[in-house]
Amino acid sequence: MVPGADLPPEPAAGARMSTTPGLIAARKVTFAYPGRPVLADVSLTVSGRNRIGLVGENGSGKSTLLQILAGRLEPATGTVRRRGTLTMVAQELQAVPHETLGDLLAASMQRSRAAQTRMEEAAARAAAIDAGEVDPGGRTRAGAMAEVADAVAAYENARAWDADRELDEALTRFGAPRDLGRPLTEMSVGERYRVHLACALAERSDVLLLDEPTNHLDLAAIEHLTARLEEWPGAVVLVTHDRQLLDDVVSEILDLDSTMNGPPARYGALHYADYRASKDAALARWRTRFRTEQKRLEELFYSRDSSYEGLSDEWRPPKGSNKNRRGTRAKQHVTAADRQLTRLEARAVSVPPPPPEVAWPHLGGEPDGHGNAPLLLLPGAHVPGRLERPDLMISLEREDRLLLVGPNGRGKSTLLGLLAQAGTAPDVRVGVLWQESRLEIVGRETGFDVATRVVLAELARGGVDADELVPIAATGLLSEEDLDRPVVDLSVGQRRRLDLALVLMTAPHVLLLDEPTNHLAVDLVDSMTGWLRWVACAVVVATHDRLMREDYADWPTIDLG
Ligand SMILES: Nc1ncnc2c1ncn2[C@@H]1O[C@H](COP(=O)(O)OP(=O)(O)OP(=O)(O)O)[C@@H](O)[C@H]1O
Repeated sequence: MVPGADLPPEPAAGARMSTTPGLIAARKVTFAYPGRPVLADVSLTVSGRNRIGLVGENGSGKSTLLQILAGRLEPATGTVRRRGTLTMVAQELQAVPHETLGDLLAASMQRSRAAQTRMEEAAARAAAIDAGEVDPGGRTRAGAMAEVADAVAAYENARAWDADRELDEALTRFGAPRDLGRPLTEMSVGERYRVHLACALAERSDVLLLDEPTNHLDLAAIEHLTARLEEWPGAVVLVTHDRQLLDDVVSEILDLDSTMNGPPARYGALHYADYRASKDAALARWRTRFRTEQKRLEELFYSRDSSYEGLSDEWRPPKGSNKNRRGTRAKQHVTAADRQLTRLEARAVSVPPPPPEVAWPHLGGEPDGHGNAPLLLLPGAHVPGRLERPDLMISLEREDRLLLVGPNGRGKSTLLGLLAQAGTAPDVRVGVLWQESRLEIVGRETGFDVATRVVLAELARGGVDADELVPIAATGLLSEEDLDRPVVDLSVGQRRRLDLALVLMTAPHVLLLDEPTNHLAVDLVDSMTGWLRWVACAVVVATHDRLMREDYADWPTIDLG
């Protein structure tokens, strides 16, 4: 990523593009959804073997920028130039009705098949010329051989000879479905994502744009993806909450969050920890500057008010006092107060307010009259066809911790489902963050509307007293402005934050979190990881997130592998 770097000249019309390196150059890109500015003046150049991580708060515009780079969205202002081949796997994938897995795989193999056909045809033409035939296109032998060389280079570049094996291996390693006749609409979100990701790797484009690629992968699959991205011959632009993936793969980070000076910040950090430290230091500086400025403003207001007070005192001097002196003093006060005001106005815009911090709630109350009984008790797990672990005995008390790990398909979510029902008394409140949202959104309901609906249902059920509720805006997971927007307009991560806020709102005694880091911004993941250590309720986390697992390596762990 080279800010402001000059691009090589565009290839002339009709020039061959198959062997040029992938390259995207976005200049001063601005974008807004109706009533919602998202990107302002963002510039980014992707070339060669760049490994760029895009990070930023949920809703900061990462997916939007990726779509613009891919040409799926047009910027309102600014330009995007693209060369070479490009593949993008979006965060949410819609399935076309009736499209089967076979259709998708065939489409993704099209480029390598075309490269093979082109090479075979070029070779056949050259052979015909060698055999003394007249070429119908009027090619000379040298021209035909040049075409062969180009076609072979394109074939090699796309590793077309290896595409089938590559696709097969990726499908296997990602645990993707293999039934070619199966419609994509009948697959789970995770299955569909894994298929698309496997296809993207097999396509071998010059530029790979990936939006949250690890969300639906287990540990073995993440390791395969990491290895493939490390050796990827082209460029990769990655939106991810997976801090270890950032650490392993990217060498540059573009953070779309606003900074004290306005524009997004670039970090050449080689390690996630370096980025974290730089950003935390920048945020701390921002907060300190803002506090100092606020204090100065207060002082200025105070002295301005004093000036005006002095002015009004002078304005009404006692009868018979010196009129000339009275006029001079009044003028001085007006001038001083005006000067203060000008300084105030100049300073008012100098330091924008820093982003708010999440206010994680203090959970961990006891259900009434519960005594010493555990909050949850699960003596053995038996769900035919999904989970057979009669040996498991899970008993959870206040402040207990439990980590669930194991490959996809081994029943982690099923076990969480059983735990959600395993409260030892009706007034044990169990809050569950499911891997995929189970919220049913009606029309253009806002976050506040949904929160009200959830609270009323809980109160009617008698599950929680009004004074125990955590006000949804107080968590800081979503701003009041975003809580007031239709949920359907929120970004995927903002919807995930809403899911989490709704869970916290009812002050659960037990928190069950299924892949809690998925879709969240890395800043929030870091802050949540710390909070889950100290919060006083019982916590169960099922996760493939490698850094989170490292952080909780001291927790009791159930491995379903
Ligand atoms: N169709 C839409 N209509 C209105 N606003 C939208 C629409 N799609 C996205 N937005 C808003 O644009 C902003 C940027 O969304 P985008 O999905 O690009 O963010 P993001 O950084 O990728 O978020 P996340 O980390 O949550 O995936 C968000 O505030 C979102 O609410």
